[in-house]
Amino acid sequence: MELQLALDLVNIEEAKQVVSEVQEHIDIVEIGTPVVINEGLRAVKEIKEAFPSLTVLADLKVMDAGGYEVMKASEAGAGIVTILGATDDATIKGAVEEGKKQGTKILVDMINVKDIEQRAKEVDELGVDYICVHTGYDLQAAGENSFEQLRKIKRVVKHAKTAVAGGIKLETLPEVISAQPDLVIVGGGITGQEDKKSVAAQMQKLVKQKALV
Ligand SMILES: O=C(CO)[C@H](O)[C@H](O)COP(=O)(O)O
Repeated sequence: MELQLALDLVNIEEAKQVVSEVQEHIDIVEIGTPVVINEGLRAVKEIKEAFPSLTVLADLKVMDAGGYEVMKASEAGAGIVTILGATDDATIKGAVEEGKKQGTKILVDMINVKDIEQRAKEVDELGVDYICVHTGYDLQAAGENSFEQLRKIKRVVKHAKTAVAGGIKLETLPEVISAQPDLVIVGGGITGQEDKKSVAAQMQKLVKQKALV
């Protein structure tokens, strides 16, 4: 099980500062969608250059032109790129094909997919690397989370790794881990804390224990 730090509400310099504080406790650093919107793929490039041993995920949430977007993010240094599960199979196939050429993994974000079990089965057959259940900020504000969705996709996904994102905090991490995802994605649960390093270290410990129920 791996831990991914999501950086959403920072500029490039702030991102570097946060990553330097917690780098030894995370496996993957996500350049979040708002950062890419504000700073472009330069953010992916600069973080990869500054922290070459970390895998950088570009949270592009691709909805079209899968192959092209994966190519550009890979050139910037991304090791993982996100594609939306709600898009059509052609976009996901294009992303997977380009990902294979570039050595870049594809994470399908299932945000706002209605029949999550059915779509997870379909996406799994397209050869993606990760399938991620995700409660976005707007639904988090309405009190929702993705724990039940994670259990649902775990029942049907045969090939891809599973991931979970959306409002995960140190207190809720044990419940998340009990559903055994391969990847846990945490943004505000680390970046919103005073002592980010300590929280990331505690999360890493729980994630690496894995078998915790
Ligand atoms: O992709 C995102 C929002 O669309 C976030 O990166 C993801 O939800 C993780 O952040 P947080 O733990 O703060 O919810």
